[in-house]
Amino acid sequence: MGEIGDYVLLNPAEMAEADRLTAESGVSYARLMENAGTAVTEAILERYYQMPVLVLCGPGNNGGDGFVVARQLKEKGWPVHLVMHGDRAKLKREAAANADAWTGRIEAFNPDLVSDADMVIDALLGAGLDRDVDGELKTIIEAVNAARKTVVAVDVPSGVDGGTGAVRGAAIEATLTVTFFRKKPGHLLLPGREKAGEVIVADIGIREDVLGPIAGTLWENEPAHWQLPHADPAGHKYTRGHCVVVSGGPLQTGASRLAAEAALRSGAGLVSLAGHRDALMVHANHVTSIMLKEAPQWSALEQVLGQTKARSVVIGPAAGVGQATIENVSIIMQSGAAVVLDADALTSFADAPEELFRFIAFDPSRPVVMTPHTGEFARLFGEIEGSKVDVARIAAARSGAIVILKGSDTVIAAPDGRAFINSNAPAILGTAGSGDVLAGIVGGLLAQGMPGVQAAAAAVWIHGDAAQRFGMPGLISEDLPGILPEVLEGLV
Ligand SMILES: NC(=O)C1=CN([C@@H]2O[C@H](COP(=O)(O)OP(=O)(O)OC[C@H]3O[C@@H](n4cnc5c(N)ncnc54)[C@H](O)[C@@H]3O)[C@@H](O)[C@H]2O)[C@@H](O)CC1
Ligand SMILES: Nc1ncnc2c1ncn2[C@@H]1O[C@H](COP(=O)(O)OP(=O)(O)O)[C@@H](O)[C@H]1O
Ligand SMILES: [K+]
Repeated sequence: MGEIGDYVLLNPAEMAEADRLTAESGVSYARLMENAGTAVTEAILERYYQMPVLVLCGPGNNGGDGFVVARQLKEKGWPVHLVMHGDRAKLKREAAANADAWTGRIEAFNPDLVSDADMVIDALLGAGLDRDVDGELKTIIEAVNAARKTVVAVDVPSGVDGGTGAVRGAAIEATLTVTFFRKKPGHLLLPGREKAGEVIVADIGIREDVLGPIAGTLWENEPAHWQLPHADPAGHKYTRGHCVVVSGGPLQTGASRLAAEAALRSGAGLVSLAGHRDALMVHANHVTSIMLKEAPQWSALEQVLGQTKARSVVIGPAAGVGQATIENVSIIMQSGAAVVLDADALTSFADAPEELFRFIAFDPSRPVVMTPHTGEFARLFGEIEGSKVDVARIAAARSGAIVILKGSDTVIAAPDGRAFINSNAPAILGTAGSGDVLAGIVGGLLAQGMPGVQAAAAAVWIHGDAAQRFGMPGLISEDLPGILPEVLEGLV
């Protein structure tokens, strides 16, 4: 397991600052570019045998890196063709110097060059992408993608915005991307993640201490960020916390049961399902260690929360959209317990999101975690401009809740601006009820007293790891709680 700082994600402006601070401390840009090119060359030599290669260089320093790679591969005896997009005479400083050091020809683009190569090095555009790709550049990118060669991208696949993961007009589909110092958000956010292929991070001599002044607040979600609660030998089920999950009606019990099972498997000392007697009768046919508490309406729920001394409450999975859920949320928010708001608990406030945000603000001392998918998110927050990280951060700040904005690139954002991008979830996790399991894991960790942001980030990672461990098609949500012990053991 690495250190937290290993997983910080730097946007292009932060990366430029890291370069600048390093240069200030005496490492020249020329040295950084040489190291960057060398890192790409080494990654290629470690993975591939010699083959005909086409290096595509763009008009900036990304192109400069490309000239370094071309020179080094040629020195190793590789057959190298090189195309430059843009005006050679306009290259600046280190990029111009590396173009001068290139002893081969600089050729005009022609699709045959792509067909004749087995590998393409994409050094067209990197962190300097500032507008949509069009014209010849777009033609080149489309020709490379259509040819389905091994493609190694320098820093980011050209056309992918390193800060947001957006594709600007067109983007290279890489087999391997070699980036420098730290990953960029665009390597993890869709659609950039799908364009990048395997991503490796190379050390090019940028000093670690430059991270201090940059003080990033965005990380890849990794176990280094959180500490799971451990069972105190002197503790007992009550010290490990009680999680109450609000049930749906008799024909909608499955979702809350999945959440309750996940909460118990995540280490909550006790878990209760609370709801109408009719619904509890259905649960009774399925659960053993989970308790059933009658709570037909908000006043009874208030009593249950008091009697159980609930330390966390999960509400939303098939809870029903409407006034009853709004009343239940209201009472839960005043109970002092940590809260997970999912699915119907979010949709119930679609017409009055400010009311929900007022409930959240009622007691800032207890964490509230909300787990919307994009549809639920839009109902509550409308359309927000920006990357998925921007959007989740704005929602967290506006609502006062920790927001888990789900998807294969789930983002976890806190009201104070800290955010994480999760990258370990396989596509098989997109199955009915898997979000209910996630809500339950968050609830189970909160019941054990884990701080809200940590519980949210850990739950998302654990959820993804469980699906990875299942590892094959056919995963259903019921499988997930049973895999949690294995995941948790791997984290101890
Ligand atoms: N800054 C540094 O110290 C280092 C930077 N390195 C490399 O430098 C790259 C960043 O270099 P630059 O800032 O020069 O940026 P780029 O090389 O990404 O490109 C900038 C140039 O591309 C043009 N451009 C931007 N979007 C375009 C579009 N859609 N269509 C056509 N042209 C477009 C810009 O006008 C500018 O001329 C990094 O990605 C990395 O590969 C490495 O050499 C390591 C050291
Ligand atoms: N393609 C995917 N890759 C990885 N994880 C996914 C993918 N699609 C969905 N998920 C995850 O599966 C879960 C689905 O939750 P949700 O949409 O609420 O479904 P449900 O309501 O059926 O439980 C979320 O945690 C989401 O991040
Ligand atoms: K590139």
